[in-house]
Amino acid sequence: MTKTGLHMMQVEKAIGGKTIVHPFDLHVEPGQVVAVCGGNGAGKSTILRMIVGITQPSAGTIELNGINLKQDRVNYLQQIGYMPDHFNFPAGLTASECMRFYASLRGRTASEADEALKAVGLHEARNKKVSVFSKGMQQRLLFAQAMLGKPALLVLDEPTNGLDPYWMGAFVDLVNTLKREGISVIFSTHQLQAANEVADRALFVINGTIVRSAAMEEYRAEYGELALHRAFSELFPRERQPIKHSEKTSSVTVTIRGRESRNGRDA
Ligand SMILES: Nc1ncnc2c1ncn2[C@@H]1O[C@H](COP(=O)(O)OP(=O)(O)OP(=O)(O)O)[C@@H](O)[C@H]1O
Repeated sequence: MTKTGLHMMQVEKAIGGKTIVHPFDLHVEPGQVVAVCGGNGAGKSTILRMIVGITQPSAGTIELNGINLKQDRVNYLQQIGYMPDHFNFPAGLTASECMRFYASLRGRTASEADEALKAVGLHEARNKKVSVFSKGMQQRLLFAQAMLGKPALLVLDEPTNGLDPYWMGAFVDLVNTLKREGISVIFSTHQLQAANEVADRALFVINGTIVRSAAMEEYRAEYGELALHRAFSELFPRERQPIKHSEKTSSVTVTIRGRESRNGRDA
C-alpha cells in the first residue's frame, strides 16, 4: 500500500564537515499542518529546503505519497508548492503577469492564477507592478504562487513575515481551508501566535536539532493557552546546553545526536 503524506527518515544535512541539521524523522499526514519553530540560524529553512529539493540531504530518505525525492524528483516536486523566505520577482511585471507566468510554468490555467490572486486579496492590485508592492503584499503573492494548482504539500518559509494583523488572520483562515481540502502544510515561523492558531503539530529546532516535536493538544495539555510561547521560553534557555535524550516527542521519532527516541523512550 502507498504511504500517504510526507515521510522523512533519518534526514540530515552537513556542510563542510559541520552538521547543520542533525538526523531526524518526520511524518506529515495529508491535511496536517506542521509549524517549524526556532530562533535565527536554528536550521528551519534548511529543513524546508531539503523537503523541496533545493538543498540535498547528506543522508536519509524523503518521500511524498510514496514518491521518493531522489529516485523520482520530477513527480515528487509536482506535488509541492513552495514559498521561499525571500524572492526577487521579475522586474517590471504586474502581479497578474507574474502569476500567469508561474501558472504557465506549472501547466496551470490563467483562471487558476486569477483565483489564487483573489484568495490572497490581490485581485484589486493585480495590474500593479510587483516592484511597488509592500513586503506584506509580496508575501501574499508568494503564497498565491505556492497554492497554484492545489499541490498535495505546501512548504512555506516564514509565510507570516510582514503580514499585518488582518492578513495574519486571513493566513490562518486560508491554511484552514487548504487543510479541509486534504492539503498538508509545513511552515517555519518566528511568530508563535500564528503557529498556536493553525498548527496541528509543532517542532522546535535548536542548533540544528529537533528538540521537541508534539501535537498541539500535547502542548496545550502541558502549557494551556499560548502553549507554544511557553514551550519556547522553556526550551530556548537550553540552547547552549547539551540536548538531553529524554526530550518528549509525540508520534514522531526524533534522533538526537545519532540515537533514536520514540515518544521520549529509546526505540
Ligand atoms: N549553504 C550554507 N553553507 C554554510 N552554512 C549554511 C548554509 N546554509 C545554511 N547554513 C547555516 O546553517 C544554519 C541554519 O541556517 P537556516 O537558514 O536553516 O536557519 P533558520 O532557522 O532558517 O534561520 P532564520 O530564522 O534566521 O531564517 C545557520 O548557521 C546557517 O549559517
